[in-house]
Amino acid sequence: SHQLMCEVGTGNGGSIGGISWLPASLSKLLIKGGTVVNAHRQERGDVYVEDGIIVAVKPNIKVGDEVMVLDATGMPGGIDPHTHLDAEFMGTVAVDDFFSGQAAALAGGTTMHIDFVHPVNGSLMSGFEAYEKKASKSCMDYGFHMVIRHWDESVSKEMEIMVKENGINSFKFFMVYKGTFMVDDKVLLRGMKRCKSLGALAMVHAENGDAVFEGQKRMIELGITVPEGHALSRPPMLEAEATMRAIRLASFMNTPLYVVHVMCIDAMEEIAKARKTGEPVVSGLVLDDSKLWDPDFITAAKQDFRYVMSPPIRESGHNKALQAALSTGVLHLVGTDHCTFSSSQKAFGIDDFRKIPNGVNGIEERMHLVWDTMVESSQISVTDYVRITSTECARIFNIYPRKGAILVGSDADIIIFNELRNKSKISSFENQYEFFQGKVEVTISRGRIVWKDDELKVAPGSGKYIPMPPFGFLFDGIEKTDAKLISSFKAPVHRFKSDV
Ligand SMILES: NC(=O)NCCC(=O)O
Ligand SMILES: [Zn+2]
Repeated sequence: SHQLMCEVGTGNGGSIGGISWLPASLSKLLIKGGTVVNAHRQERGDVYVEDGIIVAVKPNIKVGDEVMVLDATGMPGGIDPHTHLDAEFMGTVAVDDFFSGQAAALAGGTTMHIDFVHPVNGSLMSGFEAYEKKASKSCMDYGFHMVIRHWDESVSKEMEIMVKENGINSFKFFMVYKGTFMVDDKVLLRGMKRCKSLGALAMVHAENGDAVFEGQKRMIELGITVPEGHALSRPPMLEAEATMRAIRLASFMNTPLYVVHVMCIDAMEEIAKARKTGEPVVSGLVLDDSKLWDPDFITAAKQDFRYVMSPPIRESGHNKALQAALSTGVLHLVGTDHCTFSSSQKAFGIDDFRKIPNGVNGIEERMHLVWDTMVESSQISVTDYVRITSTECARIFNIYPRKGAILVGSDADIIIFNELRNKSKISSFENQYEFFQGKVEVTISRGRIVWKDDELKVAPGSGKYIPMPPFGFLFDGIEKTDAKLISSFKAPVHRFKSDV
């Protein structure tokens, strides 16, 4: 059992929007008597933390009385690579903001997330500033990806500023949401080329937007306005087509590619062939579309809307295949795409599924769901669990080993995992709560105990922006393969003019 021996508090607590917190414990901290679990190995040992940084990892560390001591096994806090907090989307704004969403994350053992900044009036800088404002109430560390929605010289210039001055090393392209976010292949190619030159990772939401638009029209013409029309209008083949196209285009440009929310076997198999990076999300790993077809209207009306995200949650079988792909390393890390709407927002689509704001939850549940689905079922080891929930994300986005590891010099983002407690009332994963096998008992962020005894111990504003430098490991060797490609052209052929 894990004992909390003593605690030192600072400052005052408070409450915002029904979420209350106690002061964070800021002091020297020793986690002792347990196992230290990292992606590269687990070992018996203690972890000693000062000023938020891990200063020693070894057995039998001795400390004085002033040090807070936790008797426990620790692993790195989770990093969620894919969230949409306070996001403006489909004519409304997601209900979880940078405080409520992060509070949920900390309660679930996630200590950092990466959110998506959208440009404002075409300007990346204005978008960045708007998100700085949204994130000013943060209580957890966070980074930003940037969405590219159109192409011109100023976007190209601002991408450079984002990378060199604003700590962004990834740009996302939506291949769907025709009329709002969607970009065509021309923009995608130019964006990929620019990403490559800046050492930034190109990311795609891969669905064929023109075909989805047609699929939606077809449903409406058939009189299918109900939520299952959402899934029927955008089948796996459209996700697979866009995934394949993005992969081929990235290979043509010889630049890395990260495919967000891989939801079906067909798309996963494209990634398997191509050795690009694939991110499943907990909804796709754990759920299936059965709720979308519930014959009971009340259940349907309540549940369906909650299950509406894009790409859609697929029929049973896809989830198991995605789990298998994760366990064999075909897919690499798990996100959530946390993008939550209230029941009344979801009800915008009561007469037309196209108006249901797309998105599901997961930021609080991710660590537990992955534990239960992958570790408890013996599909992966505990070290693999750390890799796919934390370390791989830190490596891909080039903040390892500051984040994603319990190593000397790393930020002390550590969780103590035991059995689950959950308080959410609305969730896509509702039916599973009482069956969770694990629980995040204590969450430590930069050396502070921020979640313990079901209490949040952080104030808004205490979260830190984590800049992410360009040219992460996915860029290793690219110049060589570029040079090899160019030399393989055997062109231009040096011809001479023959005498006539
Ligand atoms: N996925 C989804 O349905 N909502 C969030 C926006 C996006 O990632 O496409
Ligand atoms: Zn998406």
